Amino acid sequence: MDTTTSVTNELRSLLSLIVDSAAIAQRHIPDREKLSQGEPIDSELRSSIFVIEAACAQLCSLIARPSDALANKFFAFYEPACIQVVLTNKIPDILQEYPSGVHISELEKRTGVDAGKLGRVLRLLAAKHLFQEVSADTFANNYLSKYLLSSNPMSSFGLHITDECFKASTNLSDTLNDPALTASASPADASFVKHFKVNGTLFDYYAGSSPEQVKRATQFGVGMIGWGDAIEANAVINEFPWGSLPEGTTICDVGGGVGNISTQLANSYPALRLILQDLPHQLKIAEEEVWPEHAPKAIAENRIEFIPFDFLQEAPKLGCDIYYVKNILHDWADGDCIKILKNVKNAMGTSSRVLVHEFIVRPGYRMPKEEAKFTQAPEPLLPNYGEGRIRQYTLDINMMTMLNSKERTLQDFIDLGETAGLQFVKIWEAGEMGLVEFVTKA
Ligand SMILES: C[S@@+](CC[C@H](N)C(=O)[O-])C[C@H]1O[C@@H](n2cnc3c(N)ncnc32)[C@H](O)[C@@H]1O
Repeated sequence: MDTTTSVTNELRSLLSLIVDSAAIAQRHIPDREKLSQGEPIDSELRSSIFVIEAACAQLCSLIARPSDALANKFFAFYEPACIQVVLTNKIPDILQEYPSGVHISELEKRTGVDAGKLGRVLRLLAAKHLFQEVSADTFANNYLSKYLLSSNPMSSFGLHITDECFKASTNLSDTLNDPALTASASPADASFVKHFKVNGTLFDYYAGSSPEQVKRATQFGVGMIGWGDAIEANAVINEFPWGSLPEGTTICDVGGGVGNISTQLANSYPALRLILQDLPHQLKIAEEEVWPEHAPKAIAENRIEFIPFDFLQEAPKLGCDIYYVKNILHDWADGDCIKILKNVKNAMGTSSRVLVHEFIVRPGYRMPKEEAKFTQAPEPLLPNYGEGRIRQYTLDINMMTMLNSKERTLQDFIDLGETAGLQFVKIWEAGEMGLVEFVTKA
């Protein structure tokens, strides 16, 4: 096939994917408000969004002039730079007071930022569909920017990413090219540490007491709620068959923090018995504040136990039916992950299962359907959905930048499990993340 025919065919196929997926998205337009409230999303709609984002990006890269496409990629960093300006000055909150728009002179009065410069920042963002420019030098919120009010955890997440993560990323190339640092897996050698000249790691920095450290640690903590919403971490509540587990099934939430997921499990599935395990300071907040507010019935009915522990040093509670390990392994280098998994294995009975809940980084090449253990995008899209599911790769690079840790492929998880004495069973897809199921090796 000559190049003209193959490009024409690809273009036609992409357009038809966009048209078909847009028809699905159109049926869900009445649910649009729900999408901005963090409610679980219909899986048909989710797939159509993945396809539209992937196909539009692929279409643009197919037809744009290479120099245009490349210049846009080089300059992409100005978008987060401008977002940091508007979030720092709570511009979405101010715009919310003026539904038909506010002049930049008023924004200068309220923030102290030069009106002309702030207007240019807002104009760039409006051109990227964040805010709208309603008349001369007059701006208003739109569907997206309304989601950035300072009361929304997404605003904290935006500040975390556009502040310390963005600044740390400017050091990534230097860190990777430094022979003394390039192969290090130590969090104390991460680009973040080098950029901010921190003594220790990101988490040592957040534990510090200067006003800037406290502000950034708070943004990070609250921002994680926004991130969980962005990647639909709670899709696991509806998309794993918890409801068909026998009455009294015990679920140990290993390193479960304050119980973000286990409170939801307790509320949705009263037949389950939950055990929350984490470091003592997290469990104190869980037991005294979070569970009494978010899952009081589980406490009253004695369906939750709080057991402090150190997952690097000791096993969790013995003989639970399921050990649920969410967003733990991506914080740690392979050696520590193996220690954590071995400790879990030491607690397991013969019928116990482990569910590792993480992004599962997908390869960019297409596999024969019978070999791929997860859904691949329809052709001619990249099999990993490219831009449609780009967050798995951006988070991976973010973990590298901030902690020298990583997101992992399915094979990485299988290998870690194998070394820890666990046998891979299957992968469950849940939203953008996946659950890797293991049992103990015979
Ligand atoms: C990224 S958070 C994930 C929390 C929770 N699984 C979730 O996804 O919401 C990592 C958790 O690991 C816990 N953690 C870190 N080091 C630990 C250790 N040595 N023993 C037990 N928990 C630890 C932290 O306190 C934190 O709650």
